[in-house]
Amino acid sequence: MALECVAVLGWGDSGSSASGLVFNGVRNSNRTPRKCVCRGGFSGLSGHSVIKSADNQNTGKSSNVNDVPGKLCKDLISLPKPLTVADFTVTPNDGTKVRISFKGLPGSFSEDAALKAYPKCETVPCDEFEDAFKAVELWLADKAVLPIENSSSGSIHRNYDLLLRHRLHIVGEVQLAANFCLLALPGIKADQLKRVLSHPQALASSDIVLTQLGVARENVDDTASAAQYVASNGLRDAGAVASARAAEIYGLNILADRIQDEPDNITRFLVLARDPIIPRTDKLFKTSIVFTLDEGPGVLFKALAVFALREINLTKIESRPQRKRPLRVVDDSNNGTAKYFDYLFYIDFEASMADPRAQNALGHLQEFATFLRVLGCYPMDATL
Ligand SMILES: O=C(O)C(=O)Cc1ccccc1
Repeated sequence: MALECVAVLGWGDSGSSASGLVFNGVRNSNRTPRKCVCRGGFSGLSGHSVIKSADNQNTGKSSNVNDVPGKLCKDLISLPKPLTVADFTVTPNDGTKVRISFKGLPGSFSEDAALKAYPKCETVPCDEFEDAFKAVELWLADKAVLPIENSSSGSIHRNYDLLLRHRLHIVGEVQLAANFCLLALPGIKADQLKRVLSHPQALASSDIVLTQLGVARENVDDTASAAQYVASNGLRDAGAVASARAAEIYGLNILADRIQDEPDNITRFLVLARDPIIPRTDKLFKTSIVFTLDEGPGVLFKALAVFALREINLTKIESRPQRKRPLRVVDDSNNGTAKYFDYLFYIDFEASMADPRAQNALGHLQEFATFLRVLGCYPMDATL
């Protein structure tokens, strides 16, 4: 099935021009949307997902003049209808028909985040973060929802690295207050548990309750995998820290609710898509960028000043070593040769790219940054 490029307004993702707009998008040339069959399955702890893609077969009953030789086809109702403006309207905000990939099994907090952003979406469970990126790139999903930072354990570095390696755009963010529950098989009491399984972050965030119980902790890929493992293996001595939704899906009982040490354990997720969204100024937007700088005193200070000078608030700064160029050799004739780590800087700031202040700040940064890419400009999530 051929795909052709058409105009959809957005930025170039090369970051070569902070204010330069490019046209980029994809439309299906024969009007038949490519059909993807996405099935979420799982087995054991690893949570295997099955994502299958198949070209759409035209299964609808179609008129065919060859069926009735020599006669005109009278079955006009089944003829394809011309496209109208209604065919081009954007998907409703509740996410009807939108497919969202995420890492984990059904019932995981990442799936909760996807459902918070798009309540009626179809979720596409994936084994790994990278699979969730690829599912969007391969048109098996429309968007991916991935955790990027947590209020108690900090940044999820893997996803910062994947954001750079892949070419998806950040089109939204979701803040989720995770409510950790202690789950076990029906009929099992908390004092019968010898071990508790969960995602490392959920176990660390529930330290007080788990210490009181005196149980061993076992890390698994995601909270829902823990619930699924306890349930499918009929483990009577093991519990899981997971969501109330996971309890329902896997048929477990909730022994204790809200077992997190901090009452508010917030995880911030990013929504990624193949195309950027058009930035606006009528509501609060955030912009995420990544850049590199030359070595030298005060270079980071200078980079941050481009925002401070324009009264643009920064909400996040993260640095990651450049994997492909980990060490920079600086030859100083007086002091010999020094080797430094080379860093990528990720910054989120509170301004829309439609705001001239943001355009000027990035134009300014581009004058001395050795690399600059806009990862996305998206509405801020102010809800919890
Ligand atoms: O394991 C899950 O359910 C996830 O989605 C990852 C996670 C774990 C704990 C808090 C938020 C997200």
